[in-house]
Amino acid sequence: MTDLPTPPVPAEVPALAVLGTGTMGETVLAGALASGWRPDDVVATVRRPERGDELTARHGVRTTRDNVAAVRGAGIVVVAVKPKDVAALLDEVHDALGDGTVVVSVVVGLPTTFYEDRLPAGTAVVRVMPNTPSVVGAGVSAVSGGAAATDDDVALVERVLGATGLVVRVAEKDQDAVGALSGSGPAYVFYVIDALAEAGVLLGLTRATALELATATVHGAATMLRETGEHPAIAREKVSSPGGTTVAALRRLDAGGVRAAFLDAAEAARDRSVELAAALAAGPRPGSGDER
Ligand SMILES: NC(=O)C1=CN([C@@H]2O[C@H](COP(=O)(O)OP(=O)(O)OC[C@H]3O[C@@H](n4cnc5c(N)ncnc54)[C@H](OP(=O)(O)O)[C@@H]3O)[C@@H](O)[C@H]2O)C=CC1
Ligand SMILES: O=C(O)[C@@H]1CCC=N1
Repeated sequence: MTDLPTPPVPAEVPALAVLGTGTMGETVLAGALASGWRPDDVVATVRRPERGDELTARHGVRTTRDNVAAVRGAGIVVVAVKPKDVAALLDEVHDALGDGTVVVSVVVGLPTTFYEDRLPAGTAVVRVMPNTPSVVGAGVSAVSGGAAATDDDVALVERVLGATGLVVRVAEKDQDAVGALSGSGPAYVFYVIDALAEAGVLLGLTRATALELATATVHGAATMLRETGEHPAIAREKVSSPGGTTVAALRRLDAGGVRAAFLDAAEAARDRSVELAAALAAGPRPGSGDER
């Protein structure tokens, strides 16, 4: 795990509990530490003690398997378990949540109402869709407040995420689309990098050189768009000389239906997000895949 930037001077911050500290829970935790939370302000829950030891060694935070103990005294509670585990977790911690605690969900699909229906009346819930590049401070997180979340509650969550990269507010109705684009998006880009590297190997480059070139090319292209503000179609045209090599290659991508495949892929992710939430609101059906 790569270190995030040095934290600013810590101000008074509410204690933070991360419930279910796997890939995304650890990312949020590391982001909070980089945003000014001290290790003493943070507790992380795990199912396996060895995972707890790993997190303590890496981040200096307390870890426990006891979700109820973790939420006692926490001003911010981050739910970072898989969708199928959320309902049981909320039942478990329901009575231990303090007044004014902000509950943050990074769980794909589940709307803030899923939490509001299961937690004490008036609980502030903030839905976040982060992505894994947050671990190196290059993430994107989209944030939406639920019915009882105030502007200050949302701003507090934005502060937790501040060191993880770009943080944007979106309407909650857009969160399934955001998940399909930037939440799952790193996987699409890793897929592209892997495929590009494979292409280099096909053309005789060593695997190490091919992967280095592919990764640096994607990084460079994305950085260039961010820094110049240029539209990708214009940037693409500038690479494509008349009668040259790039236009010959792009013709093959068009013939392979690559653009349509990206649209289909995002639609499938969005539909799965909606489907998961609907299934879990009704209770998972064993063997249906809803329990993932
Ligand atoms: N990975 C990603 O790119 C993104 C994930 N998300 C969302 O983040 C959430 C977590 O995903 P991800 O981090 O990938 O999954 P992980 O499996 O890596 O993390 C979930 C963690 O929760 C632990 N856990 C499960 N139940 C409990 C419990 N009752 N008490 C304490 N810990 C528990 C698991 O422990 P154990 O491993 O021992 O079972 C695991 O470490 C999901 O809801 C997902 O939708 C959102 C955006 C991006
Ligand atoms: O695949 C998933 O379900 C999670 C949500 C967004 C990215 N990964």
